[in-house]
Amino acid sequence: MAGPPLIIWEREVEQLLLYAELVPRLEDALGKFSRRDNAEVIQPVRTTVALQKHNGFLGVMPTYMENDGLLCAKFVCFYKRELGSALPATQATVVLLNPQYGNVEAVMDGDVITGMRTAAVSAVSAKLLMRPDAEVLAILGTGKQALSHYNVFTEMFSFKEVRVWSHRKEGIERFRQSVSGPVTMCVSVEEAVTGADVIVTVTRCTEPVLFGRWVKPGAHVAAVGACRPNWREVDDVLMKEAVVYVDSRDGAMTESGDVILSGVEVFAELGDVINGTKPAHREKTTVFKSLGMAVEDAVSAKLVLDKWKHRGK
Ligand SMILES: NC(=O)C1=CN([C@@H]2O[C@H](COP(=O)(O)OP(=O)(O)OC[C@H]3O[C@@H](n4cnc5c(N)ncnc54)[C@H](O)[C@@H]3O)[C@@H](O)[C@H]2O)C=CC1
Ligand SMILES: O=C(O)C1=NCCCC1
Repeated sequence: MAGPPLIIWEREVEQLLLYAELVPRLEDALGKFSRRDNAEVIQPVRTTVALQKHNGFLGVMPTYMENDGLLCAKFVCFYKRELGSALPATQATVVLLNPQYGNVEAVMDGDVITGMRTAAVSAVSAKLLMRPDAEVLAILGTGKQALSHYNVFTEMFSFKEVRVWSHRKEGIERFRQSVSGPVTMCVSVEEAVTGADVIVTVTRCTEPVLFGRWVKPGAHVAAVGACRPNWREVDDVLMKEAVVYVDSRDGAMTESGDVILSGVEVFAELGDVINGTKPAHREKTTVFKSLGMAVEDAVSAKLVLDKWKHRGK
């Protein structure tokens, strides 16, 4: 008889997860996902249940990675919050199961995992798709994802300037106080993105906030918000000008308003670039449309569990 599951919560996950260890595991998982080998990865498109009364959704994200012995599911609620609402945009829990017996081995806070793995995958997209001489990073939004993106992008790259925009002045001030490095505070999106080499969109908006006419040719955009088929974060001009990469083609064609409503063709998955089966068009304007994948949560949770088991040793 298996014992009760381990419960590993936010502070411990925060202490155990490091980008330097997470990034290579995520690259490996993205590559495996894109090979479409059932022994490596089974990951259906996330199931979403509308929480109509609360203007939100429950997303259920299972995956089985046979060769890695990983069976995992994340439960993530995400909401269309009122402008200025202090309630979180997402809340997540990750469950790791034993694939042979089916018992739950660990239940983990999923908020830190979601923040870190999403930002780390965006950083992988930038590593593969931004121009090698990139100097200016612009982040649109100042919430949880903005913070994790700032942390991993400044850890992995040496930008000369990081600009930040939020629709609220207090948001930018709070953000500036929570990061350890310098930021340029911008009063408009146009000011933040003009001339930027890399742009990260991490807002809760459901209408375009980033317009192609402001984006420098050859820039790389990691578009992280707008994860519903009728939500937008970037406009048609940008989507049509850019070479579009995604984490999962099926996910993007089901969930991304920016992909579906602009009618663009997805060029490749990030995993295809990692596997060397599709080129990285660094010289062109590129958009990486991120929706989030269960394999990212699974390898992150496994890393947390392994480190938890070996803590203090
Ligand atoms: N692609 C992925 O894997 C994931 C995507 N997300 C999405 O990323 C986005 C950001 O998530 P969090 O940072 O956790 O949210 P958050 O609530 O912590 O921050 C959201 C930011 O958007 C700003 N904002 C809110 N409404 C806005 C509007 N109408 N126009 C412009 N800015 C607005 C807020 O001021 C705040 O700066 C959400 O859309 C969320 O659903 C979250 C997790 C994973
Ligand atoms: O992958 C995730 O986790 C999420 N993706 C889209 C919206 C909220 C959480």
